[in-house]
Amino acid sequence: MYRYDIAVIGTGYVGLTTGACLSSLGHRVLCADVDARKVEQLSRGEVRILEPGLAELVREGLAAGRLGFVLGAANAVRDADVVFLCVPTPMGEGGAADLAAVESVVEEVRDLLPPGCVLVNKSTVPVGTAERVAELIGRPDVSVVSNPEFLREGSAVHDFLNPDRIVVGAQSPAAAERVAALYARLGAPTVLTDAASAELVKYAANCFLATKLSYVNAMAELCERVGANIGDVTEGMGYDRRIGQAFLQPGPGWGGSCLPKDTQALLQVAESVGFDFTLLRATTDSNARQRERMVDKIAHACVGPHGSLRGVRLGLLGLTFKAGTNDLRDSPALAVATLLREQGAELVAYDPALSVHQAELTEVVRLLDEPYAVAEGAAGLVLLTEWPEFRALDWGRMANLLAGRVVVDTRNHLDPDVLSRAGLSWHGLGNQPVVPASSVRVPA
Ligand SMILES: NC(=O)c1ccc[n+]([C@@H]2O[C@H](COP(=O)([O-])OP(=O)(O)OC[C@H]3O[C@@H](n4cnc5c(N)ncnc54)[C@H](O)[C@@H]3O)[C@@H](O)[C@H]2O)c1
Ligand SMILES: O=c1ccn([C@@H]2O[C@H](COP(=O)(O)OP(=O)(O)O[C@H]3O[C@H](CO)[C@@H](O)[C@H](O)[C@H]3O)[C@@H](O)[C@H]2O)c(=O)[nH]1
Repeated sequence: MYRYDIAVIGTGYVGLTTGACLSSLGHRVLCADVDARKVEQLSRGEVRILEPGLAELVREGLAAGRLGFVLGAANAVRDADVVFLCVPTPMGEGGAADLAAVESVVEEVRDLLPPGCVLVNKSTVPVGTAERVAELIGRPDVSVVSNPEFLREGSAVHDFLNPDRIVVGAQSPAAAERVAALYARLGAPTVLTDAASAELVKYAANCFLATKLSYVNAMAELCERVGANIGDVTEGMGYDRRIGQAFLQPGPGWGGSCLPKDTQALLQVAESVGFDFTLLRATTDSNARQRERMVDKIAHACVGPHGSLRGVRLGLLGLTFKAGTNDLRDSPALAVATLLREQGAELVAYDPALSVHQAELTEVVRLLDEPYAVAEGAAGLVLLTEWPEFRALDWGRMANLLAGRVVVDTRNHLDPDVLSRAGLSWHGLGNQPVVPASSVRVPA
């Protein structure tokens, strides 16, 4: 296999994973970031994001001399055959993707790219960005390729090395094939297409996943009203291979650094061409309502239909946007906590991936360093993130510490029978509350 010299710009979830994995496949990779502290830490093999296997790959790459970190894109690209852009594309004004970081890197490296170099966009960007980047570069010898990334946080390395598919789009088929060749060893189905289609695949996939989740969350609400059980309904749906069992778990709303911004960005793309994407709008509206519905459910379970949350102490289990990550970006758990706080609840929380010193959270919750402390004196417990260790808690001990007898499980993650035996009532999603036989029935 030909060993490419690769530059990766941006060393976040996508860039660091791309750099470390490509180096593990035998390429020489130089990664750049604007964050000097991050570059220093990574150069010492210190990885601050929680991703299984990533720190090991970074250290292996550093030790083998196949992976390096430098400050600033300009210092990474001079010898590169292929340059990957992995910089943020956050939600900008009106919901559209903010391309400032992409454009600033392009400006920075435009005149430094070696002749014949391929510039690959891995960031999630709206249709037309490859064309715009090619114009900005203004060099016919440099090809621009769109190669969206589909990894999930918490399993980034696994997903990168075992992709369901590779999507590569470009005006020049030769440039697209050069990029596809980098992944040849992974043996994944590869879609070679034009740049606009490749760019749209990414949004189409994320927005479909978001729609699937909003549908499931709505179905869970319907289950509660008609007396059905969402677990059985989704299991029954999921055996249909056209639907599948994955991504059918109801929750407090979908979040994270991607689905919320990508749904908004696609709505903007649609609007810009005069297409009223009502289905996708319903998906995002339904997700906003889901967070409010969780607050109503929690209030109902903990203080009854007419009670106020003002001054009520609640213990929260989990704050990250899903289990397996320490990422808080657009976390539904944090959104629900914020709404509870706005209603005057006194919140304490435990999350295995967060440090009690996480300063950005102090306005909303007081972080404690173990789960039992969260139960102490609380009117109710609310599980917001599905960390496996919450299942293994000593629920008898939790029950003794709690002032109230209520657990609201917004992920259907806990075993209602275990809680029931501990004398706790369990309020899940898309089913009826499970109340211990001996206790007075709390309002449903
Ligand atoms: N996080 C995911 O799971 C995921 C998955 C697929 C695609 N994406 C997309 O990939 C892109 C990157 O996402 P991320 O989660 O890795 O972001 P991130 O915020 O974790 O990392 C981005 C990195 O880029 C650096 N950066 C910013 N401007 C720079 C510049 N001018 N030069 C060099 N470095 C710069 C930042 O300092 C940061 O380290 C986004 O478009 C995102 O939508 C993310
Ligand atoms: O059955 C499910 C599955 C997920 N979620 C929630 O949905 C959100 C997103 O989860 P997930 O997709 O696992 O997170 P990300 O790591 O943000 O990954 C998504 O966003 C990435 C960035 O674009 C894409 O690369 C991935 O393919 C896409 O799954 C989280 O709040 C989850 O808790 C549920 O509520 N129920």
